[in-house]
Amino acid sequence: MPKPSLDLTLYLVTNSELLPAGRTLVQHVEEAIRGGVTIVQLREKTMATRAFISLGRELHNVTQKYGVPLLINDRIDVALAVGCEGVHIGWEDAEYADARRLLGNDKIIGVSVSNNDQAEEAAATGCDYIGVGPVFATSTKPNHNPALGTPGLRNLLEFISTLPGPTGNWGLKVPSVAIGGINLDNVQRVMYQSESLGRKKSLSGVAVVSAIIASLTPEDVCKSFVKLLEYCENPVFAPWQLQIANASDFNDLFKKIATKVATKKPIVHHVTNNVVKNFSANVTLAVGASPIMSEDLSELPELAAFNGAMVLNMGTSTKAQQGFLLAAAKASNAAGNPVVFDPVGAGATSLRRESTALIVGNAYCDIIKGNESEIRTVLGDDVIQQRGVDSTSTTDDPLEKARLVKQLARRERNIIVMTGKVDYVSDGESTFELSDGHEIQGGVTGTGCSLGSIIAAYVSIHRECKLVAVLAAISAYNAAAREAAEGVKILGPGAWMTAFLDRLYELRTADKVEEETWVRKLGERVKLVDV
Ligand SMILES: Nc1ncnc2c1ncn2[C@@H]1O[C@H](COP(=O)(O)OP(=O)(O)OP(=O)(O)O)[C@@H](O)[C@H]1O
Ligand SMILES: Cc1ncsc1CCO
Repeated sequence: MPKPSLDLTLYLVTNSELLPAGRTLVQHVEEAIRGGVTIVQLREKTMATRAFISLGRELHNVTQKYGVPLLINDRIDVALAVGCEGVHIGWEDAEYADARRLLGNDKIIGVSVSNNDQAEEAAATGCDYIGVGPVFATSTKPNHNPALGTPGLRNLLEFISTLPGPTGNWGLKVPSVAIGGINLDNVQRVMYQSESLGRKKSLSGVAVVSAIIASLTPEDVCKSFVKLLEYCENPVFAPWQLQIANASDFNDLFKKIATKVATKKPIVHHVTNNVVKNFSANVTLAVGASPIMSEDLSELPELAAFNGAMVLNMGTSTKAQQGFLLAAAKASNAAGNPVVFDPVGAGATSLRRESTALIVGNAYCDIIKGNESEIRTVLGDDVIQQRGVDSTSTTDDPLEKARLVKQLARRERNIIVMTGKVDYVSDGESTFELSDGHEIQGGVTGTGCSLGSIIAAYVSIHRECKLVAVLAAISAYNAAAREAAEGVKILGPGAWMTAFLDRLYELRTADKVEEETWVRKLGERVKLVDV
């Protein structure tokens, strides 16, 4: 019999002790498979052998019905008795060579890897897949190796990708699944942020224990995992070149996106500062999206269920609201809704530095948008002392600015927007410079904050290439700003704001605009920077 094919996308590891009262493991696993689990590992650390084999047989009947492989944790004897598809072995379990000899070449054998030494040993075995972790600290394995975090996971995958193993490119090819504390609100962060820098190696999937086993609705939870994992198939480095027929002409694409926003009317949940709420709501409405401002914990899941996007702006947030900011980001992450994080004044005070680190370190922000001081602070530049919310720009060198956004985007595996006289945008691979705006924007409060609103609206309806959506949003926003400034009789902030909202409103019909207007030239000032 050939070795069963291996799909590690959603790997369920059981733990009967975590089952909700009144549920059997077999029933629970069957529901999880119906929800999308692609492989099951039966893990029973304390069960007597006879009961273990009996449970294994019962479970195997179910997994076979769905064509899903069943592996047994550690116990080669149990796997042989059950006749299932293989085993998973840890570092205190049997040796790989013994497992292979006993099971033969047709069975799947996976090995746990927590550090570089173990990776080297696993490579020497040439095992079929590796379970890499723990990514986060978890109560299901309290005495386990230290948590890697997503940067540690990425470094380990990077190292694994270089290991030749028995086939010369084993490390590059070996399927790998991340394990340890993975749940709905961190799965996207794990998938995106673990991709190794040279894009040499990315995860094949995630292994989940308690988020599925302890749930009362395993089928629904698994369906949510599958949806989030599908979103991750849209890479951060999406090939924007494929989106446009001619790489120097973004106009038509941007017009289409502007119209799509007005047609789809995505909900943009704002957790934003008290200064800009009204302006941001009006900007959101003007482009045809639907704003809602809400700062209550109990509303987060229901608002996230609208599948729009979130603007997370810490402009006036207090120490007491720090936990709420993180919960808001996590609720969006769990629903797969894009998060635009605006670390307003990040370099101004210690509270703001702390809030920034909390959010960036514990949630996935699809886009981080800020002025130069804010972006430098997110990068970890302690020397920055921002004066309030304004940028104390430190470089005039456009290439340095471009390098800064690229560096941060590569670290966070997301899209970075740095605003100013010229805006810089990077997905870590391609970096763009946009010089569309008008200087009056610098003199009106909230023009940076409400840029976050249009970015959120655009990204939520154009997830397939977030970079293009961000470029479209900035282009539309700044073109409307410039057009408004040039169109008013006496240019002052008051007249400009009204004209600006009107110009944004015009964008709703962008795809119908035929004549030579500013709307036809939305993408004209987007320039690719070579850094
Ligand atoms: N001097 C300028 N010339 C042209 N455009 C500008 C200028 N200053 C700012 N902008 C534009 O204004 C928008 C906001 O950028 P800015 O850097 O002022 O944000 P911010 O400091 O976060 O603002 P706020 O905190 O008031 O919301 C961007 O779209 C940017 O292109
Ligand atoms: C002025 C100000 N203070 C906190 S947030 C904010 C709005 C612009 O960032």
